[in-house]
Amino acid sequence: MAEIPKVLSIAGTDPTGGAGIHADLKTFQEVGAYGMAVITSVVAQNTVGVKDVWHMENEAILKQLEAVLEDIRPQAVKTGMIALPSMIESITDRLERENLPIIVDPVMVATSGDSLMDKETTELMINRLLPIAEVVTPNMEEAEKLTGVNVSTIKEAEKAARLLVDEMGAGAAVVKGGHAKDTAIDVLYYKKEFIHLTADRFDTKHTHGTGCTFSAAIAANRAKGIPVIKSCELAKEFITKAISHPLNIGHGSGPVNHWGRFLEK
Ligand SMILES: Nc1ncnc2c1ncn2[C@@H]1O[C@H](COP(=O)(O)OP(=O)(O)O)[C@@H](O)[C@H]1O
Ligand SMILES: Cc1ncc(COP(=O)(O)O)c(N)n1
Repeated sequence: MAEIPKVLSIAGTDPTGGAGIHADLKTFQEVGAYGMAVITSVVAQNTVGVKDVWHMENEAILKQLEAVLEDIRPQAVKTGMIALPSMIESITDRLERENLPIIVDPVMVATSGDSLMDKETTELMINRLLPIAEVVTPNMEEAEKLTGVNVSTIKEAEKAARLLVDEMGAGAAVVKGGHAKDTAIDVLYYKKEFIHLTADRFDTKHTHGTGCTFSAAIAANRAKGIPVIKSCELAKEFITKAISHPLNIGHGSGPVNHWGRFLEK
């Protein structure tokens, strides 16, 4: 029997189920991989905003990670919210010992606009986590913070993506265009080539969890053994369907529909 695809998320929580670990697990399930999760921070948030955050101690994070790795080894890992420098250090130290595709979603701010990452953490993310990332998936603002390149056009997204890979050591970069005005084009740079992941742009405020869902879908596809470019293309199709069938729930920026691909428009 073929090996069951298994995928691990290392991220924060969202009790309303739209972003973070919760979005990741739903996505893993929908994409067809067995999902597992290590919690970095417990976040009291909803579709309107972040109310409070409790960070796990490094020991708690490492023991969760060890419990997974010694028992059910994933074929791919995704990281999301890692808020503190010490968390980046411990998680990277442990992951460096494994030979696994790591999809890094450099979560810095929630869709609501609230910050989810300490400033110094960005430096460490650049120095420690990026070099072991197989794919890094910043949105335009995160790409700017990571590379220093102003990102508002496709050409600028290409410049940032190239820097993330050629200079900063990631295997591939997808600079997501979800915050652009009229388009939803994500720029993938891999093995010296640019690929534009294009889709219709939907005029909706319900985009809570789009970045989490997209990177989780890439990780689940990688766990299934699908190559990098195809994994990103399939993830783009998945997130587009999840956005195009809104659930219309929540008082703010509502969650995407993780079973959207089963619904006919
Ligand atoms: N309104 C939209 N219409 C279509 N696709 C979107 C829309 N908003 C976001 N996306 C897509 O969702 C994914 C996540 O992008 P983005 O929202 O930029 O990330 P983040 O949640 O990290 O800010 C990308 O593939 C992006 O193109
Ligand atoms: C715990 C956690 N992680 C990430 C996000 C960002 O979500 P988005 O996918 O909308 O950028 C979030 N709101 N909460």
